[in-house]
Amino acid sequence: MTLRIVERLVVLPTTAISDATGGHTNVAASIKPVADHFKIAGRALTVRLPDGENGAVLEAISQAEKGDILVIDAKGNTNRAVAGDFVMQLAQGVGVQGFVVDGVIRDLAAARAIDFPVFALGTTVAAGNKNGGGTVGGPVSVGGVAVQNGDYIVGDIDGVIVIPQKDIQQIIEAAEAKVAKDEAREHEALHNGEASIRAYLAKVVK
Ligand SMILES: O=C([O-])CC(=O)C(=O)O
Repeated sequence: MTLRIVERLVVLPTTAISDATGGHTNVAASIKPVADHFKIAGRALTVRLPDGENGAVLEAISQAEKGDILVIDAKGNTNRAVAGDFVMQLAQGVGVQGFVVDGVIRDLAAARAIDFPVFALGTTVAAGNKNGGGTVGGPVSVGGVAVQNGDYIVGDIDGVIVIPQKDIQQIIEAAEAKVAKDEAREHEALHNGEASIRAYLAKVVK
């Protein structure tokens, strides 16, 4: 079931999903992919970190199921990295699909080199502190959006969206319908160069 949902989600443009959700659960645009081609679709494994700490990220990696996306609430801290290349390789090695971070990472070049999809506020040179604390699997907030463990996450160059578990079927169907509608509109307006563009504009411009 989850696999089928993820297969349908991953081929949908995030823009169509946003149209389907009404945009209410779009993560703030300041959380961006660290490489343009990064695309994620899967279930959230939530992590909440005390300010400047990152120990709970390892706890989450140890609990993750294949395909999980770690959604890491670092409360927007930009001074301490929640992960660097070592932690990212641990995550990738056990099948974690990517990270969405309300905070920063370090070793950006390595994240790109290992092709591990990270969406974050940016980078820093400083490691996270290792004093412990934090929670895995509880409610978090990233980019102004509440996320429950197990919610669906999609992300690409246009942004990141949270889809509550209970809404997933309905949102996928609405987004698929929007894609079909967009394709029909594009065909109608663009299939015959200027002639079809003018015919389309004449129809929609009052
Ligand atoms: O250990 C850390 O906190 C971050 C780090 O440098 C790495 O993952 O390579």
